[in-house]
Amino acid sequence: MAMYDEEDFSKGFDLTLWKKLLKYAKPYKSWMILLAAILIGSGIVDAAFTMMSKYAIDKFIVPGNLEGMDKFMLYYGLLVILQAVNIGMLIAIAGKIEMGITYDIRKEGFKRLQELSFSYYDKTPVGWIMARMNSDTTRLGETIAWGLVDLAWGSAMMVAVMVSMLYMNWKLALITLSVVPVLAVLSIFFQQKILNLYRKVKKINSRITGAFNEGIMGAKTSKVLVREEKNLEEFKEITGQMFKASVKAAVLTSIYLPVVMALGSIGTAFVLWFGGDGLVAGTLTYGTLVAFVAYTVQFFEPIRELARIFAEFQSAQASGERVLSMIETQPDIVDKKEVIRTYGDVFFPKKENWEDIKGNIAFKNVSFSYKRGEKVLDNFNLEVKEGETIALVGETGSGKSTIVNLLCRFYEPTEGVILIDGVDYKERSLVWLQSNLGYVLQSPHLFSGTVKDNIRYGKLTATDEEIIRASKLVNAHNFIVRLSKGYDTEVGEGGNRLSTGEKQLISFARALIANPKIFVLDEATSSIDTETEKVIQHAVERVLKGRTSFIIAHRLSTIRSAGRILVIKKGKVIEQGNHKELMALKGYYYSLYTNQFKEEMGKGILDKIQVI
Ligand SMILES: Nc1ncnc2c1ncn2[C@@H]1O[C@H](COP(=O)(O)OP(=O)(O)OP(=O)(O)O)[C@@H](O)[C@H]1O
Repeated sequence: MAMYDEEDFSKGFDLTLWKKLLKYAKPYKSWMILLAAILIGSGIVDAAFTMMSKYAIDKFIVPGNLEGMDKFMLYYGLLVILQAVNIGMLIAIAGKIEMGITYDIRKEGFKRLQELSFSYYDKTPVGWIMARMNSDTTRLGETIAWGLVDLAWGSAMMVAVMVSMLYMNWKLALITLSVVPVLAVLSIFFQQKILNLYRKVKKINSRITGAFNEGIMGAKTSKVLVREEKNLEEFKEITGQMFKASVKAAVLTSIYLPVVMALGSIGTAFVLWFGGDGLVAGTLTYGTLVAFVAYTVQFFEPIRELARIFAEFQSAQASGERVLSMIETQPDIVDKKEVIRTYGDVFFPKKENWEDIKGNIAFKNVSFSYKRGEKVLDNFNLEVKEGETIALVGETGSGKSTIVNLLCRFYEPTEGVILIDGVDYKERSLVWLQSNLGYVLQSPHLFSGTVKDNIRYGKLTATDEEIIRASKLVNAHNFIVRLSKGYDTEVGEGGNRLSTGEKQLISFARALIANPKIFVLDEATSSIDTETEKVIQHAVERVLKGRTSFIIAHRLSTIRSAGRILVIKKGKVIEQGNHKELMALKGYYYSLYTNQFKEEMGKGILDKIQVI
């Protein structure tokens, strides 16, 4: 299981990063201000409750005089209602902000994922991306909304409690609060350690998500290779590391929390000790003593919470760093400024760069490498006339897909240029090229939805009649109408309810309806039965008509009618011509063809091969 390790991010508080993240809270600014006001109010009301208890003890309970108690109860009741309304509102508003921020970050992340070039997906495992889009965005939304709620509420409450304590009896207040610095030092010490462990857990968690992803995607292959045991072992190894780090964090938390509670109790003990003295000496009322005990508890609760909130913020900072690292990744392939117009953040190609494509293509001295220093194509040259069909053949890894990937501008040449109708394609927009391109992959991808939806992806404005016409043209209509709901049959995730041949026919219909000027077909390698092969062959001929086409051919028997066959070896064209010419050459193509024929038909039939 190949792993993609998380980058190690900074450990301190990163102000620049938070500034960027708080940008996501900006659309909710007025809600946040309202929220802050409610929170400060509710912190003050909390402190006021204790003050009222003190008043009730000193005024009514100790003297045993209940006069005015009814009025007091009324005020108390009103305060309870006010606090209930406060809490209801703050949950609703914070929930709204949380969901809004998560949604906005996901939306931006998804937009960027759509813009990123193929090279990004070469380097970044799907599991890593999924973790960024799911758990990290959720954590950010949660922390920005609820973390700020807790922070504002905790701070407001502590200030209100401290002011009330100092107001009631400043000496006793200072004695009680003397444990705070000790608590602060201990909190910083423990939280740093716990946070580092959680960082480690998070890092391992990403690897686990990746492993899950590989395990699920490759479930069939694992079974066939009887790799389940090995996979399980590797999985146990990484989950084991996560277990150890999590347990360590839990142990530290289990030491930290009782220490905080003990310090809180010491604070209460100080109140009882020194406050008790004051009570005996008559310098302190019962009410004040009770209020001090309650305030001590109220004061330490947010401190404990604040430590947790800071830990959450730091962990959210790590999530933020990862999400932003994804959102801020610049696509390798972008349109030049001169070729696009912008409306808001939507790009459109400029009109003057939107000429109709004729389909003349030229590769001029093109070199390309996926990894620096490893050239896959070296000084590759090719001229293709409009309407020509080019078949690319060659052994696996020879560079056939690379040539069409460059043509489709999924990657750009490292050196040299690709001209379309005489113009370097970098001088035109990506949309211009790609909306004129049809690409049918070896294992075509269908989206969840109906057969009809999938064909319509080729041209969103297509009518049902156009869809049926295109399907008939590529011979897909017959099998589609035999499906349980015909054109309205659901194809399942990735089209998994259909066979490969059926998926190819649908993708031919999808390509045909888009009417692309340039068409690329990566022929299926999997053996399709002869009947389907004939149907597909027929569909291919229909689709190719009138377009410049590239076929990556795996079964050489299917390209005998191609206008020009390019034989590729190690990124170079070593032979070219039509089938007849290449067979007559008795070179590399001849040996590839005869070998394949031998495999397909058996040795005895070889003698019958004639150069047509
Ligand atoms: N995304 C990638 N990152 C790095 N190297 C790659 C990538 N894709 C292909 N290669 C390498 O480039 C070379 C050419 O690959 P390419 O896919 O173009 O060959 P191909 O002729 O299409 O092979 P096949 O018939 O098996 O599809 C190979 O050595 C391959 O390992």
